[in-house]
Order: sequence, then C-alpha cells, then structure tokens
Amino acid sequence: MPVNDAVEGAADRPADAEEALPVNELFHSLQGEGKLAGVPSVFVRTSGCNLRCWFCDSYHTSWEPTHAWMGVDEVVDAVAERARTDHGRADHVVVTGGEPMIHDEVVDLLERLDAAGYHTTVETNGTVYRDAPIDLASVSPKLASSTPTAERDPKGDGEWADRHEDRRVDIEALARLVDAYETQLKFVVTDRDDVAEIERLVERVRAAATATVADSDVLLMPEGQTRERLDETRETVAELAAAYGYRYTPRLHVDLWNDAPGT
Ligand SMILES: C[S@@+](CC[C@H](N)C(=O)[O-])C[C@H]1O[C@@H](n2cnc3c(N)ncnc32)[C@H](O)[C@@H]1O
Ligand SMILES: Nc1nc2[nH]cc(C(=O)O)c2c(=O)[nH]1
Ligand code: SF4
Ligand SMILES: [Mg+2]
Repeated sequence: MPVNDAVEGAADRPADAEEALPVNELFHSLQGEGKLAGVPSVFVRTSGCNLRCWFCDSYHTSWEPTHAWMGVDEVVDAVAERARTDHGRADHVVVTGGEPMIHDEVVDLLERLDAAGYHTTVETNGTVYRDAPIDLASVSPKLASSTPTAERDPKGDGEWADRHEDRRVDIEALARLVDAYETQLKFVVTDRDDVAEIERLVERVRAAATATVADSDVLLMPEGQTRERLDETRETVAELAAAYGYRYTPRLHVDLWNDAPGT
C-alpha cells in the first residue's frame, strides 16, 4: 500500500517532527534483488536523494519526491503490521529510498528494528556512511552511465548532471561501509561498456578497504524498470557476469509484478 497516495505534494518537514522520516511507501513483498532475492521482507522506502540517476525506478523519491512524515515509532509499528502474515512473520526488513542514509533518523529506525529482532538490509548508493545495526549493506555505487545528461534527463535539460557526477562515487564512504558491514556491491548495468568502470571501481574499493571484497560480493544487475526493458538488458548482463566471474542478480519483482507500486 503506497503511503504517498494520500500525501501527494506533502509539505516540508513539520517543525515538531524531531524523530520523523519522510516515508514514500511501506509494503510487504519478496526481496527482488541481490543475495537475499526471494526472501519475504517488509520494505520501508524513505523519500529524498542526493543523486539523480536518469533511470531511477523510484522517481517519486528523487526527481519529484512525495512522502508522509512518520515518527520512528510509527514506522516500527507499521513494519510489524505489514510483517504479519496468516502463516507467520516476515523477519527481514529492507530500508531503501530514495537514499535512506541521508537521514539522521535512519539510525534510530535501524536500532529499533534490530532490537525487535529483524534482519536489516539497507539499500544505499554508498555515498554516506553511518554507524548503525545493518545486517546487510546493499551498496549500489553509481556509474558514469547513470548520469542524467541533457539527452537522458527525465524532467529537465541536464541541470543535475554536474552535481550527480561530483557526488556519485565516494571511495572513503564505500570503504567504510565494506569494513563495517557484510556488503554486496550491486551495480546497475546499462550496457557492455559499464564493465571496465566496474572493474576499476572494485579495485579502488579493495585498495581503500581492510575487509575483503570477493568477486562473489560483486553483483551485476540489469537496468530496467519494466519487463520490456529487462528483456533487452538481462541476457547481456548475465553473460558479462559469467565472463568476468561476478555474480548476476535478477530483478525478481519486475519479472513478477512489472513496475507496480508497492512491490
Ligand atoms: C531506488 S534505489 C534506492 C537505494 C539507493 N538510492 C540506491 O540507489 O542504491 C534501489 C535499488 O534500485 C536500483 N535501481 C534503480 N533504478 C533502477 C533501474 N532502472 N534498473 C535497475 N536497477 C535500478 C538501484 O541501483 C538500487 O540498487
Ligand atoms: N521487491 C522489491 N525488492 C527490492 N529490492 C530492492 C528494492 C529497492 O527499491 O530498493 C526493491 C523493491 O522496490 N522491490
Ligand atoms: S541513487 Fe538510488 S534513489 Fe537516488 S536517484 Fe539513483 S537509483 Fe534513485
Ligand atoms: Mg525498487
């Protein structure tokens, strides 16, 4: 159930919202991506992002953010409600966005979820490090092919391109995440040319981090918000993963439910 149905054009942060997060949607689904693909999970999607990938599949958290302000307690209660099924309880929670790590309050949320016994995954672009109880840091560093140039800008004329380009990779933040948490590096691949940049970036992270980044921690994910687009990208990306010894991750939710919200 998308929270943003009711809050289209929500006002900015209310003055009394001390421990609040802007929440775009909160739903139960199967983790569609990465090492935990297929695991029943509750998703908390925060709104707001420091980047603007042209292909962002969560347009209403980045390019045109919408949200309801929810207290951290309120989010935890809503997670518990979505986690209950007729046959048990989902014990995995995925905190995503937008970019969840730009919000100070995400640490409180993760602490509360951890204390309640959930496994926590954070989906992040890897530009912001925070110290929090994160069981899996699902880091998706952004490649040059994500930059919203004038030709690819979904809403303007490339106004975000320079800012996006300046911010998209922070090796120190990536190394800190890798050193602190179990991490997967999950790259969105748009075409074959992306692999050379992935190889260079992985080597830079390996050089900066103390922890090991195995090739099996590096995941190639086909770009595609829709089944039609994935039909064009997935085979090439699977071939690249096999050829370079990286792992392939599907986008199960797109295969199953296409681009429906709340999935
Ligand atoms: C919407 S982002 C939110 C978390 C964080 N901002 C990030 O980018 O990692 C969630 C995941 O979807 C991926 N993603 C976004 N748009 C995509 C697309 N069109 N095709 C494939 N993956 C996409 C991101 O790379 C990330 O792994
Ligand atoms: N089912 C499902 N799995 C996902 N894994 C990461 C997602 C995200 O948007 O961060 C996502 C999502 O939006 N839906
Ligand atoms: S970093 Fe994530 S949320 Fe932000 S624009 Fe890119 S894909 Fe969307
Ligand atoms: Mg998604």
